[in-house]
Amino acid sequence: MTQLKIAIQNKGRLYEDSMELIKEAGIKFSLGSSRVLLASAKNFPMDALFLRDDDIPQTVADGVADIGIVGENEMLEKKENVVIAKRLGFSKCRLSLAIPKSEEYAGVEWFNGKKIATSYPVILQDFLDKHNIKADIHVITGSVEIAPGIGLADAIFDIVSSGSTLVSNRLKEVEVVTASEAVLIANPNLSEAKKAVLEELIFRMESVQRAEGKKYILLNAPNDKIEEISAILPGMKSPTVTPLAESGWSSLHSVIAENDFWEIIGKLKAAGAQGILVVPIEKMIF
Ligand SMILES: Nc1ncnc2c1ncn2[C@@H]1O[C@H](COP(=O)(O)OP(=O)(O)OP(=O)(O)O)[C@@H](O)[C@H]1O
Ligand SMILES: O=P(O)(O)OC[C@H]1O[C@H](OP(=O)(O)OP(=O)(O)O)[C@H](O)[C@@H]1O
Ligand SMILES: [Mg+2]
Repeated sequence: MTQLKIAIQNKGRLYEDSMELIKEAGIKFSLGSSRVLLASAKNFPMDALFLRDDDIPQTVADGVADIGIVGENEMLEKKENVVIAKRLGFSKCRLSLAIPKSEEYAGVEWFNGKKIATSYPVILQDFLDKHNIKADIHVITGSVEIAPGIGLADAIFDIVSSGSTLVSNRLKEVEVVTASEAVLIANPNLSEAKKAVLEELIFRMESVQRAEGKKYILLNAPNDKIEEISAILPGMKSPTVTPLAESGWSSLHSVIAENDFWEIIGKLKAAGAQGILVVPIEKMIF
């Protein structure tokens, strides 16, 4: 059987969510307590390599791993020959330029002749070239946000999520250069056998992710209210309607988005629904 090799960040922000997604896809690794660098799945033709995220794009491009989970930012920075097999929707952030809060900012020209600290020189250089800006890029691998405060640079280009790191370093975000999320990348020349394993993996991941934020709802309704209540329930198709033992009443089943939950419940009660039950969904297969 062909083994698909997946590269996963060995520690750091992507590790937990990557392992969680794989686990929810029903793939089991016994990692034990010690830090392993390579592990084989017990019930799926897959081996995992645990690497620094910076090394993942090249490892996949070289074919040492077949696929990998990495931040889009890291993929864009490394410019390796890999393709996105699936966007994963976690570790969402953006790469932005930020300058000291006290500076006046009228536009990108501000950066002409300035020194910018970053861990993403390639993405930054592309942005500066596109805007005809000549600036000095100073590469540092961490704690980028403190660079202006200690006189190492005039500005920074780094990951922003909540913005609190910027605030605590008296910086303000002035240009959003690109958005990023975790992506499943793949070597573009996988064998047919490996492609088949990858497709099964993606199918499972999609079934898990489709169910996220969704709830299964069951309720009882008088028969003359079924139509009105069905219109409130935006189910996968139409709701399932089953007659109850008590005549004149039916049970309705459907799927709702968690975000719409309270609004929908209110409307359902007003329309005469009773015995409303809301239960979690583990996976959704279409
Ligand atoms: N604050 C954040 N919010 C959301 N996503 C983030 C945030 N910080 C980083 N990320 C995403 O998670 C990825 C991994 O971040 P992490 O900090 O673990 O890596 P790193 O700084 O490259 O680690 P290392 O120092 O080990 O190389 C980043 O490349 C980015 O895509
Ligand atoms: O906008 P915020 O929500 O503040 O997030 C942005 C910060 O998060 C990341 O650092 P991380 O927390 O991973 O620290 P590290 O890079 O020092 O590990 C990133 O390098 C930024 O510094
Ligand atoms: Mg970090």
